[in-house]
Amino acid sequence: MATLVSLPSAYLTPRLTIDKLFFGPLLPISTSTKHNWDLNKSGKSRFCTIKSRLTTRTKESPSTNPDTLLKEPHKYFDQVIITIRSGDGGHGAILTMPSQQRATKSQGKHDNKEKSKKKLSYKRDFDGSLILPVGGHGGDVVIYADEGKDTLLELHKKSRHNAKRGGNVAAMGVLTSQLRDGLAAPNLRIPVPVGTVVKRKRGKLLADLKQPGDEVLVARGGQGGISLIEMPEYRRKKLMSLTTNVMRDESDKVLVLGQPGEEVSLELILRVVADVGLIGLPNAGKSTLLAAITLAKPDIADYPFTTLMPNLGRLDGDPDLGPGQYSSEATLADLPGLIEGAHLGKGLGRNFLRHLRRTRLLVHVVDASGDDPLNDYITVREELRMYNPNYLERPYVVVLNKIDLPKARDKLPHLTEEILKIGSDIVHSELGMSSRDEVQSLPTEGGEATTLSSAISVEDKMDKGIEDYPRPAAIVGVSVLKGIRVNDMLKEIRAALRKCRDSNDALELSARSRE
Ligand SMILES: Nc1nc2c(ncn2[C@@H]2O[C@H](COP(=O)(O)OP(=O)(O)OP(=O)(O)O)[C@@H](O)[C@H]2O)c(=O)[nH]1
Repeated sequence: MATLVSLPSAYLTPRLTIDKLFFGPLLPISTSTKHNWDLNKSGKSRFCTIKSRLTTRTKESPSTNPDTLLKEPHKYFDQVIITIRSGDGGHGAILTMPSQQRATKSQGKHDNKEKSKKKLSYKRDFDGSLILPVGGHGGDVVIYADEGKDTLLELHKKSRHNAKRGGNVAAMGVLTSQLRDGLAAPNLRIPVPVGTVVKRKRGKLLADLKQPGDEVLVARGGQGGISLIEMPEYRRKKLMSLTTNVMRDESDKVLVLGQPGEEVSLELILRVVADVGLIGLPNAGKSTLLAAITLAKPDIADYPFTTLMPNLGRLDGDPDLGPGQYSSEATLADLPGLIEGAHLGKGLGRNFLRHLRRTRLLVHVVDASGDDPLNDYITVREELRMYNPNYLERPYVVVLNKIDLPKARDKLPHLTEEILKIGSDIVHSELGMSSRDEVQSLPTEGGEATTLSSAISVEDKMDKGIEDYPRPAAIVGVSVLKGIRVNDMLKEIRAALRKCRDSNDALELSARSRE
């Protein structure tokens, strides 16, 4: 009688195998609930409960608590640890040749003719050997950059992702010409925001998904098992000349099992990709500015820290450029307000400061109607210096906001003069590292990126004061709320952006010529 391979119980309950791998000895054993799975038909410890799985999951990822996520999304939106598992391969089958049964039942010429006809209908390789069906490939896991995603919050809600397993070879134990390979499982594709860095948890960098559609294969699905033909020993030799997939002894049965998928823990870090970063103290008017010049609809209110997560907006091309205006389009990121001590974790802390990394230009918004706007300006520059002095090298435009208020208007000339006094005439590249280098550098374990050159220079730069860094590319007084001088501000931002692009192009050219 034909037999399907008798698999170890772990393989007959593949989900259970996964659970064993995931949770190992942490699984509490219980016989008290309805949701029991039989672990081992012959073993003594038989049951594991669904409840126990949930308990373990909570321990693994505390941030999945929906209440915490709702209350403090800004702490979780840009970083998450997930566990992914690619699908196991489907199993092959152990088959017998139909002739084996028939040979014992019937003899004679007529039967032999039928046998040879059947033989001809099997799938064969170019060398004439039989092709036997294989188990389906387990699903791969792919992470890709999706423009429709803004944050990593969703992944906190679901931190485990399992691809499906490949289908088994559906065989009744006898080789027939109708046998098909097991179905390959679909790939599991996980969308993340553009700008997500994918790393192994506490390990190496796998990918930096900077462009929409960028993707990385993070776990390959298991291969399907092969099928084997089982034969009485006296007939084995003859069949072996026909096909290599002949079972020699019991140990060959493992070849029929699909390979298990890979399980990997990954750390995903979002680094906002924007040309321009808006910085300033809380309430300076950053979100209002973003709403005034782009279609973005950020929350605006007269209390500090209305902005908890970066908001992105798209600045249209400069109409003065005519058909070439598209080259002057830019993305703006409105970042949460900085306060004194932010680099030490005060206010919303330092985490979101890393979102400046991929900007080319900073727009520093100052509330000119404040009691001491010059001091406010210096505070933010100091915070940047303490966090990462490389940010002070980046070209920037100062926007003195709220000039619709007389208090601000009166201060404007003196304030502009004072700000211009702070800073040197040194050009960015002379400081040892271009902004472009920094944009391209990749994060290390600790979060912030370091390249050899920056690691050396950052320490030196820390000793310098903000007056040693470049002056602003421009200072403009505006009221973004009332639309006063907004066009002048746009002109300055675009001019500064153009300069950044030109210098980056020049850098690229000189790098290429050195190659
Ligand atoms: N009078 C006047 N008020 C303004 C102007 N721009 C912004 N405001 C007001 O200032 C307050 C703060 O504005 P936001 O745009 O939320 O400030 P923000 O810098 O994004 O604040 P955070 O989100 O806390 O970082 C709001 O009440 C705005 O209406 C302006 O040009 N003139």
